[in-house]
Amino acid sequence: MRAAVVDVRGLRVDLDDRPVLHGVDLKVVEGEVVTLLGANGSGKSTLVRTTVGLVPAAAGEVRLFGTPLKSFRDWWRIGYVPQRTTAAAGVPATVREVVAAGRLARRSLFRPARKADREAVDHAIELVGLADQAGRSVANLSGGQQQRVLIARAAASEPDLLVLDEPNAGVDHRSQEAFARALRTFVASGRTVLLVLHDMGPLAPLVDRGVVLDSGRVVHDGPLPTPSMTLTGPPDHHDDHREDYGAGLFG
Ligand SMILES: Nc1ncnc2c1ncn2[C@@H]1O[C@H](COP(=O)(O)OP(=O)(O)OP(=O)(O)O)[C@@H](O)[C@H]1O
Repeated sequence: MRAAVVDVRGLRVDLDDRPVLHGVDLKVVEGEVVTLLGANGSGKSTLVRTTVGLVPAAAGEVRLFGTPLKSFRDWWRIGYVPQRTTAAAGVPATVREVVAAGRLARRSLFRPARKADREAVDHAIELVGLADQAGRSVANLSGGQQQRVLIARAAASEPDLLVLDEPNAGVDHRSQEAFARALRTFVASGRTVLLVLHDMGPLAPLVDRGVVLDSGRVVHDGPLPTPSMTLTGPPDHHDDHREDYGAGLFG
């Protein structure tokens, strides 16, 4: 049996004293690609943010690679790309500099970069199809290319688990295709991916399992759900994101 990389049990999270996740279970084993789906505000980002230790749990347990979150130290094993961030943030850094920053988790700050570090950075940039842009300032790239820079930064530490929150949101089709190729290479080496998606796009063939959240609860965990399963909420629950999802996966 493959080892659990992410093991979340009975997770409750409160934000602003309001329960946002109510007893969520989520298991992702080595080599799996699992996607979190669900309507806007159903708790997907909160679940990934709690899983990587950015949001405290009110109850329940999170284990990463078999270790309880509070004792977990091997953060280089996890590459996390948050939702809707920009790589530019007013800093005129080049693609290579931003990606190299992701390598710091692998080495101490004051040890000079070694050949292996430089190669890992080159490899991560190639992985996302930006080798010809490596010397450019990220501020001059498109939103989709900036998103790929952040994915390369997460990949530069050669993590065993990639956690991506809506990597394709607002990203042009070409960048989505480049990202799908990068992800295929990443999973071909037996590594694990947990990602939040609204629109499967070119990623659908890579995904092993879908977990659907509704109002902070898991309502489906298994093969990618059919449109009827994702659209069965009460009429007043129907919203744009559900339509996005159905259209992206089956349109
Ligand atoms: N910092 C916060 N403080 C208070 N409430 C929050 C905070 N962040 C999120 N929430 C609330 O928690 C609930 C879940 O939000 P979350 O962002 O996890 O959902 P989501 O499924 O990722 O949504 P989206 O698809 O819009 O990204 C929502 O009701 C949201 O309003």
